Amino acid sequence: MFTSLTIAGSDSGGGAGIQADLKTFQELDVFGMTAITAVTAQNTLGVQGVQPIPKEIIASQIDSVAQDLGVDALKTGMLFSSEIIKTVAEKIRLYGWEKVVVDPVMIAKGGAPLLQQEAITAVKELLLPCAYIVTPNIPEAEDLTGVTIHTEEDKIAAAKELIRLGVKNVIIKGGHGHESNESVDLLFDGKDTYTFTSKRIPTKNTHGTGCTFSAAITAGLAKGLSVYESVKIAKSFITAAIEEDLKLGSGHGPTNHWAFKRRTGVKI
Ligand SMILES: Nc1ncnc2c1ncn2[C@@H]1O[C@H](COP(=O)(O)OP(=O)(O)O)[C@@H](O)[C@H]1O
Ligand SMILES: Cc1ncc(COP(=O)(O)O)c(N)n1
Repeated sequence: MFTSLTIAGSDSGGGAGIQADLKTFQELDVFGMTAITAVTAQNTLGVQGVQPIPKEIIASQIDSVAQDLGVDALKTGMLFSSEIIKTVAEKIRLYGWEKVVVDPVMIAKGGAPLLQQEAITAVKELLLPCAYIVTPNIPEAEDLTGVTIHTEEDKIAAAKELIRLGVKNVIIKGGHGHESNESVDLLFDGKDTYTFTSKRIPTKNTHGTGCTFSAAITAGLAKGLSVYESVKIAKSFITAAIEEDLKLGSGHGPTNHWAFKRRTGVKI
């Protein structure tokens, strides 16, 4: 049995955060475990409340999982503050974990901040050097690098800057590139670039797409797949989940975590 840990925030609405990660791990036949960094009161209309968890309890959740169950791969999501980022980075280094996917969550789809503005420095200085893969969306890549992104060349320039900050592989996600009728995710491994393209699905139900995508990559890594293979499966997983959206709630609804397995019908 392969295991994955998600270190992220709870989304009461069930479409993003810890909840999206666990659903994705389960669908990809990986045993999911959690260290919760913050509790959000959230639904498809927005974020109604945020309560960060004390850093000692976050550290203790990570220790509990590490010292008994073992972690084949892990991802981080909403980390909220510099203090939490520091705690998480220290634990990643302590346990020598290498298959680490960092989803640098900053702002919820409805516009609510999920990372304090001053914590961006901690992401760059403490977290990115521990990352095997970082998965920013376009605004996050712009914030982390200062590069304004319009073209594929801009994405490559931003990816190179992230590699300079210590990351091994960068995926710049295309969900926010609204000017195109395709959603193109670009992977840069420090040497070569690869693109993963789907048609842009016309829907507002994209709550949790980034969480789901990075969790699917983490599940692939946990099973021993390469970065390329893990991203390829994650792209199919998220495309199916968006195409067969559940039409829940009246705002940005969740995606369908069952869709990929129902379609493929096979274990990977
Ligand atoms: N409308 C869409 N149609 C197809 N794929 C999408 C769409 N929106 C997002 N995606 C895909 O979902 C994943 C998450 O991307 P994105 O929405 O940019 O991340 P985030 O949730 O972090 O903002 C990527 O693989 C992206 O290509
Ligand atoms: C607890 C939590 N974590 C992350 C997100 C980001 O969601 P998205 O994947 O849509 O960017 C969220 N809305 N809530």
